[in-house]
Amino acid sequence: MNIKVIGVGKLKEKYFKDGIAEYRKRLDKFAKVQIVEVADEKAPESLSEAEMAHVKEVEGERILAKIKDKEWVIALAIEGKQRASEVFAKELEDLGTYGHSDITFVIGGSLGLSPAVMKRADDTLSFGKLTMPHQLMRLVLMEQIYRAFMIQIGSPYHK
Ligand SMILES: C[S@@+](CC[C@H](N)C(=O)[O-])C[C@H]1O[C@@H](n2cnc3c(N)ncnc32)[C@H](O)[C@@H]1O
Repeated sequence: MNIKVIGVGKLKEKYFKDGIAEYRKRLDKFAKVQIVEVADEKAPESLSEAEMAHVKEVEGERILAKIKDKEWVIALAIEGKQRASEVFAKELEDLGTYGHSDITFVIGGSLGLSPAVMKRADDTLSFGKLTMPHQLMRLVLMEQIYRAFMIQIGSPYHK
């Protein structure tokens, strides 16, 4: 399985980088994982609705440029679909079984994902109503992908 995680902006903090590197290493046995960073659009503190939409649109175009037609896209969104880790694990397994071996997760920037990216998404994934910083979201997602593979093999990692 090929897993791509597209995020907006560069990871700055070492502790995020280290955490992601750890899960990437652990995932090596199960999937080829690629992390793709697209540039964030500078967004001053106070923006009008139209300016915010523009920022999301520009970032969205950068995200879409990194996605190939064959990829199954899962957009991370607060208002997206919540599921238990076990369900997520089964869905990932089923995707692989039924011909979707290129899975791409997309994480928005500080203002979220554009309508165009949401339209391209084949599915959504929500980690609940709490808003998480996009950098932390990347780490949490990596852990959940790793957990999904641990569930699939029946490892005691998942209790
Ligand atoms: C700081 S959040 C953006 C907040 C923005 N107001 C919104 O509603 O999307 C940055 C990105 O992290 C991801 N994210 C943050 N919290 C999330 C959650 N609870 N579930 C799923 N994705 C989340 C989403 O991809 C979001 O676009």
